[in-house]
Order: sequence, then C-alpha cells, then structure tokens
Amino acid sequence: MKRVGLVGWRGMVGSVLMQRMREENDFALIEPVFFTTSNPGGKAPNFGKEAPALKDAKSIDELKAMDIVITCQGGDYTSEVYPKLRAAGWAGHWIDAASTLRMEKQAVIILDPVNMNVIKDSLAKGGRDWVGGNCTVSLMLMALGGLFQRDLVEWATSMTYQAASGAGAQNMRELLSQMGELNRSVKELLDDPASAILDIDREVAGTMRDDAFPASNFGVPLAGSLIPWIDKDLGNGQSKEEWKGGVETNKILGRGDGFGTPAVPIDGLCVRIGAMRCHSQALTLKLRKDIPIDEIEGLLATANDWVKVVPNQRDITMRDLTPTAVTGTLTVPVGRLRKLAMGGEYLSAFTVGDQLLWGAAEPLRRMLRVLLED
Ligand SMILES: NC(=O)C1=CN([C@@H]2O[C@H](COP(=O)(O)OP(=O)(O)OC[C@H]3O[C@@H](n4cnc5c(N)ncnc54)[C@H](OP(=O)(O)O)[C@@H]3O)[C@@H](O)[C@H]2O)C=CC1
Ligand SMILES: N[C@@H](CC(=O)OP(=O)(O)O)C(=O)O
Repeated sequence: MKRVGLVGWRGMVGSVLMQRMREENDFALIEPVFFTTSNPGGKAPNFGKEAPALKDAKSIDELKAMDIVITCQGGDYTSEVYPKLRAAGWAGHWIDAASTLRMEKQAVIILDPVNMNVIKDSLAKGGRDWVGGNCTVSLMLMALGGLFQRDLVEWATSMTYQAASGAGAQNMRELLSQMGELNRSVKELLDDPASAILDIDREVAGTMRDDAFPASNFGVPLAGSLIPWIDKDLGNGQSKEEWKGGVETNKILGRGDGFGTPAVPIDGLCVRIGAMRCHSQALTLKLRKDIPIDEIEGLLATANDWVKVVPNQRDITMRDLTPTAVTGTLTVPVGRLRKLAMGGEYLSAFTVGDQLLWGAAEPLRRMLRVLLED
C-alpha cells in the first residue's frame, strides 16, 4: 500500500479534499501520513483510518519516506520544501494545489476528465509533478471541454464573476461581515414599509464608504459592490488571474509552447463578486466553423460526467445556472448557449462551478487515484 503524505489537510482546500477522499473511500487504498507546519507530534485526524502522530511538514527526511505527497498548504510552502525534497533525491509523486510549479516544464496541470491523455503521456515518460489548475481555468474546461478538446475553438474571451473563497477563508468571513454590516446600518428603515428607498440607498452607500467598514482582507467593499481585479498586476494592463486563463488553458490542453500545436488565444477580465464559493464566467467563443447549436449542446453534454447543459430558457436558467444551485456539488452547468449577432461562428456561454471542488480539491484526489491505478 502506498504511503501518502497529506500536507495542508486542515485548511479550506484541504478540508474539502479530505471530505471528498472520505466520500470516495480513498483512504482504504492508502497508508495516510498527516503533516503539519504548526503542530508536529499532535494527534492525527481520523478520516476512517488510523494514522501516526502528525509529522513536521518541513522535515525532508519525513517527507522522503512518502511514495506520494499531496499538498494544499500553499505556494510559499511549495517554494520552500519542494526544491529541497527533490534535491535530496526524492523520486516520489508530488500532487499540489498551489500555482507555484504549474508552468514548470516538468509539471502537468491535472484535470483528468479533460487531459487524461496529457497525464498518461507524462506518466509514461516518468512524470512526477502534478499540479491542480487555477480554479477558473479548470471550471471553464470542465464546462466547455467538448469544444476545446475537438479543436473547435479559434479564440475565446472569459469574463469572470469569481467568489470570495478564491481569496481565502478570511475573505469569505469578511464578505458575510460586510453583508451583515450593511443590513444593520439600515435595519430600522427596512423594517418600516413607509421608508423611502433612496434614504436606504444613501445610508448603505455611506456605510460602504466609511473607513470603519470591515474590509481589511479585500481592501475595499465587496458586498453591494464588486472588484474588477484579481491577483497581481502584471504591469501590462493584465492581472495575473487573466494571464493564467490563457497559459494554463493551453497547457492543460497540451497546446502552445513545447507541445507543437498552436495555442488558442484566451483572454478576458476577471472580477470578484459577492458569491461564496462558486465561480461563474460568461464566455464568447469564436468557433472554427458554424456548427448548429443542437450539435454544440450534444458535444458539450457528452464531454464528461459532470457537465450539464442548461437549455437557454429563462426559468430553468434562473433555477439551475447559479452559484446557489451549484454550491457544494460537482455538477458544472453550462448554458446561455446561443449564436451571437456577429455571425454563426460566434457562440455565447455562461457556466458556474464550485471552485473548491472541481476548482481545487477534486483534480488532486483523482490524480491520486490515477497514480494508485497506474
Ligand atoms: N482558496 C482557494 O480557492 C484555492 C486555493 N488553492 C491553493 O491551495 C492552497 C491553500 O489554500 P487554502 O486552503 O485557502 O489555505 P488555508 O489558509 O485555509 O490553509 C492553509 C494552512 O493554514 C494553516 N492554518 C492556520 N490557521 C488555520 C486555521 N484556523 N484553520 C485551518 N488551517 C489553518 C494550516 O496549516 P497547518 O495545519 O500546518 O497549521 C493549513 O493547512 C493555496 O496554495 C492556494 O493557492 C488552489 C485553488 C483554489
Ligand atoms: N486566484 C483564485 C484562487 C486561486 O487560488 O487561484 P490559484 O490556484 O491560481 O492561485 C481566485 O482568486 O479566485
């Protein structure tokens, strides 16, 4: 039985990973060893299987004893530990949620329902570094893989509506604090049916602009507002999140630099909105040919077991194509599919996905399964 080191298991992404591993009975197939950066020697969690006391996640000797390491600890941890572990001669498999290694030549961005061929190809060549993709990218490909995998997309833009969870657990809490604060500031006016809506609105705007409004994590209000910038400023007008959309999508698909197939241009704007843990995105796709819409729906619906095509009708769209409907599930709905006024090759699409499941944890546990079955 393979010894699997689990790092970052109590964080937000790690907790979702543990939950999914438990649901899928993954622990029955491995010998789990839990690591920590804060509590070495502490009692290990029990996810249906006994494990030894917590090991020091910075100990190269302890990590070296693992066949596989899965980490959701974060990019700083990866930057510090991964090079030392490899330098110490460790030849095990490293499965990582952080972005640090994604664009390294030897690393594969894992999303097996979309790129099992790329994964298997790398495995056959001795690949050992497996990195989960950016959440927005993975969710877009889970939804639209049916078109990308058949090379039917000439270019695409993605305009995103990203949830608070992508910024971290503290940000989710802050979003709710902001919502509560806004409600509190107008509670009396709201309770009075005779109050004027513009008085309520003025009060809310004043609360949001007040220095005392809780915004230390986001830096600005998100509740009642939005933030049209995610991640670093690359200095060329593009945010790092937007850059990832292009480079990571192509790497997952096995296109662009080093693959011998031209990259598909993908770009857009990434925006943070007040959803909890589902990222949504509106896409415009230029197809390589004018394909009938029912054919497109068929290609999308049959691409994997989790994508669900939502008919482009009002009631079902409002019910099924929202963060409320999707949160906590592995279903990735895609809808608003229609040909745009620009011509028969221009397709619109809207998709929603849970950024902690397919966007973070699920590709990691599925990669573990791929390795265990190899
Ligand atoms: N957040 C997201 O949406 C996504 C994140 N990722 C990547 O996953 C990595 C981890 O992200 P995330 O899960 O959000 O990080 P968290 O901050 O939730 O957890 C990271 C680590 O913080 C330590 N920690 C300290 N205090 C607490 C606490 N009160 N509760 C839980 N853990 C605590 C734990 O380490 P210890 O047990 O050693 O003390 C934990 O493993 C990042 O690299 C990120 O890029 C990837 C995709 C999406
Ligand atoms: N940047 C993403 C979350 C994330 O962690 O992305 P990455 O894994 O690429 O660092 C967001 O804010 O929604």
